[in-house]
Amino acid sequence: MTRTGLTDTIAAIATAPGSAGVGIVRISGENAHTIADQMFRAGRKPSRTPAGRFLFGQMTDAADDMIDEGLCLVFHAPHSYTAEDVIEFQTHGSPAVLSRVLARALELGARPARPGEFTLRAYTSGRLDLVQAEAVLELVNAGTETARRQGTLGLSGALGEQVGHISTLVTRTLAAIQAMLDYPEEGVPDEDRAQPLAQAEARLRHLLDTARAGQAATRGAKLALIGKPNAGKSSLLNALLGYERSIVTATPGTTRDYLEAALELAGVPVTLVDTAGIRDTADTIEAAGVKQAVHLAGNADLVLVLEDGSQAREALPVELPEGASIIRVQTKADLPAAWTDLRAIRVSAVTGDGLPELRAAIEHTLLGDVTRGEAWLTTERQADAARRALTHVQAAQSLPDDLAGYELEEALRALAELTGRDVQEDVVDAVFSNFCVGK
Ligand SMILES: Nc1nc2c(c(=O)[nH]1)N(C=O)[C@@H](CNc1ccc(C(=O)N[C@@H](CCC(=O)O)C(=O)O)cc1)CN2
Ligand SMILES: Nc1nc2c(ncn2[C@@H]2O[C@H](COP(=O)(O)OP(=O)(O)OP(=O)(O)O)[C@@H](O)[C@H]2O)c(=O)[nH]1
Ligand SMILES: [Mg+2]
Repeated sequence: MTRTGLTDTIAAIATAPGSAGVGIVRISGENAHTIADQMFRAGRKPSRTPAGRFLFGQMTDAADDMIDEGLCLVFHAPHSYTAEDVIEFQTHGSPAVLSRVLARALELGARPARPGEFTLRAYTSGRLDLVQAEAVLELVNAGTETARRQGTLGLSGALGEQVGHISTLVTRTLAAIQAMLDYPEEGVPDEDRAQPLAQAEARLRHLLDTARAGQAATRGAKLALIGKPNAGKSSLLNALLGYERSIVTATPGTTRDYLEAALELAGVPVTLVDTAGIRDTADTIEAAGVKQAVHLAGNADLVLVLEDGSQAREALPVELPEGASIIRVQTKADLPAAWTDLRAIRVSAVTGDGLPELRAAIEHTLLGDVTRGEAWLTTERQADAARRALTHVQAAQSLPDDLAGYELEEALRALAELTGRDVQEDVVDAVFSNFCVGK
């Protein structure tokens, strides 16, 4: 790689700001070992320590006074996180100690690492692909169990493998088409072209489903409860939460302002939004609440449309946002039903009947046919590349051979971008700019 400044030696505090039991200063690059030799006093020199060993000793300053007592881990290129020579000082974890140890390394010629620069070096050296680097970021930031699991799956290379399968299918078709163009008299059986492409398309579609799930899992999802006054929205919100968050009364128009509550469903952080019952009203306060409810439905990832199952059905006096994901809920299932609609899930907030079915439907809408054990696309960058690959694969299927070949080459390029094998420098910079210093 010809990126500037990649062989110089970088240093940073790798542990979180603040006090902790232990803190780590990490140094990577060609001078890492000589810097360590000058600032670590122990039985032997770090540069002469075999791979996989650590030394116990003292970090020292320019006057050879002790800064702290601690451990020095020695990694030899290419067997390290960055694939360069790496030194780690594990110190007592106070900001005072860590900043002095870092300052000493800088004094001896290291420069401060930029955000994500250690992982950038792992990527540049080929030890990690871009998807794996993004997975490292996910693991560092993982706030939920799902995010953690997806981080490990991404890091394991499972996603890269999936993308590799798709590339193979496209490459195989491209080869068949090229043979056809070169030796038209031989002819290429149609299934050599159509089948792999159909498979590639199906796999890409599935990957894009995982992207939706991934986004839901990392960003969370907003779920609005909408319906006429007294439909049972606040009661259902409370039933889903398992505690009394929202006020419930027999008076229609009880909920006026909207109200949010957090809940985790299938590993997805969900924000439930209770809203004012929608009806035409002369009350200005209530009317404002109704307007807000319609607006909230438009911004939600999923809208639960509630209708009182014990009362005659009546259309809502507003249009629901087009294209929004909707689940229809027939409430008050413990009372005699006044109507039937097979598309609606019957639920009782009083007895809890239908709640498991409703939860399952919500999970299915949020996650699709995606399973939790498979690797998902977890960033918008990945999803964008997969979307472009899909567009080209689709286009190729309805074009004559010479033009189809061009589309397939474009598809392969998009797939290579996905894993980071063929990617613009600004895209790489954008990925690593999200990291913290020391990672
Ligand atoms: N102290 C410490 N803990 C850490 C890290 C670290 O850099 N330092 N990591 C980082 O952020 C993560 C672990 N990731 C790592 C990945 C590869 C190598 C490494 O040295 N790989 C070599 C040698 C492997 C071996 O000896 O078997 C290699 O791949 O060749 C180190 C850490 C999490 N925990
Ligand atoms: N039997 C029965 N009654 C219910 C059920 N859910 C709600 N109710 C009753 O229906 C009435 C209205 O319930 P809410 O949950 O306040 O309805 P809402 O849709 O939030 O109403 P607004 O806030 O006025 O828009 C209350 O008297 C509830 O006790 C249910 O599952 N079964
Ligand atoms: Mg209410």
